[in-house]
Amino acid sequence: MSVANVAFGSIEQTQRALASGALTSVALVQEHLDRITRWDPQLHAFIDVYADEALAAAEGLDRLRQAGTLLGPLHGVTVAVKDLFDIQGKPITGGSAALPPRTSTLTASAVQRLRSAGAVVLGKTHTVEFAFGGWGTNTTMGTPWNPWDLQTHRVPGGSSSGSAVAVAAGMACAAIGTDTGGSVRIPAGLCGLVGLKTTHGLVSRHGLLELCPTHDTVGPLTRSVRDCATMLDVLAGPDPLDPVSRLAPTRSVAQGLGKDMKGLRVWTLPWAEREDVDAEVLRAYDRALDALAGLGMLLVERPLPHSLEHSMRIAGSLMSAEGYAHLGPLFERRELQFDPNIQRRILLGRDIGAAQYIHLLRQREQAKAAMLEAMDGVDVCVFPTNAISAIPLTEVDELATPLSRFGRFVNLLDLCSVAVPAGLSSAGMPISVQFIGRPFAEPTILCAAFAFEQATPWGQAVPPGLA
Ligand SMILES: NC(=O)CC[C@H](N)C(=O)O
Repeated sequence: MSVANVAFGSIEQTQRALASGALTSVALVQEHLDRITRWDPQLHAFIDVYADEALAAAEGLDRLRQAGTLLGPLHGVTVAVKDLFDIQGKPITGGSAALPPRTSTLTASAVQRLRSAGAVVLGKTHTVEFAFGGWGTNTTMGTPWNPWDLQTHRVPGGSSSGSAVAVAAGMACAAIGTDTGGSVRIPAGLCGLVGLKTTHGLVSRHGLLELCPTHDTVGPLTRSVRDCATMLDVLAGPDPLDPVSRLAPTRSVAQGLGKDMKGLRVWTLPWAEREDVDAEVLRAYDRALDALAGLGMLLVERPLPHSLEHSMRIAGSLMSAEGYAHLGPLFERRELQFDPNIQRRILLGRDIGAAQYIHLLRQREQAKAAMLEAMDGVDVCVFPTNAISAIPLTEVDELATPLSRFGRFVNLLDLCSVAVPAGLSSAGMPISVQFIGRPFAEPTILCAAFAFEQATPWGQAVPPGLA
């Protein structure tokens, strides 16, 4: 493995290099730490780096490997963790500068699972304040740079902004984030990565700062679909500490990849929903559909039972209502310094009363049932991930939510979805499509996404200037 390949290696490639003895975990960790030192002052992905602990863990993992013991599929690889997860003994901010950080007294189950599978946690990554936003902006803690443009500060997408930037810039092998209305898929899409929104309850949320508990999910950001499946195999599973934890698929998703996808029925974006989608995104999307047809998949177009706009509104209100329920008392303290955009979104929840909230939940149940019925006869939906590619920070309109358009409805309808690279814009910014499936259809969407990734060149792309 060359040096650039070490930094940008997939988990799969890294495991091969570690197994052959061409690479040690200590060398891998050192390489990522060096790159964090070199690039993070500009890119601003990490809020905290655990250099000494990571090196010590890597040393131990190398020794275990030499003795013939492997903890799991992540043995010796590096991961970054969104600063929304507790890690015992570490400060946690949730992307908020309003109060001094508290020190976590427990470790989130997801982080525990990564460690048990052999992962080395490099550090915590920046997030939108309490994860309530899709641009990736944070006026009090700073906004990470999208690594695909080193000249102009472009949005990374959010809210798992730092997690995406860390992986995309070759500063970690993989990362975890949370997706309540697109927050894993949006930054994965804007930064050229694979990002998975898991079915609610599939991955434990114990030890996670919540935003909207009926919609919050945990998911990986990776360089490849196979890595994503590997991370899912590690993360998924029932957890008595998460009350909504549900049964995971019993077989390995990673081992199921590579099936022939001929005949898979793909629901494509209805014409009515193409409005306001960037022309370059649509061109890449149509090319992606051609590639799927070339793989023998069957494209079907049908109207959505409810418009994406309808889902956006319900999901947005639920996020504000549930966010206000537990964050309201904090955000009402006007003497504290919040990101004003997040404060506005949270305080919208103050005026949503119990009757309206219950009505929203009912509308959600109706929309879920209608979507499942409408999916009869199709296996997956393939839609764009983001309506636009990454724009300069100076052009952001915080009142507009183009990045939530294709994000939120998936959470509202309790589906699962994986975002996969699908092209580059004329400015060289990544474009992405998402494969959406029924609840717990992760094996199906990842198989379809894997076939697409293998048939197209986009998964290989690395930000120029960073290699
Ligand atoms: N945490 C999230 O997923 C929220 C971000 C999302 N784009 C929204 O505001 O709808």
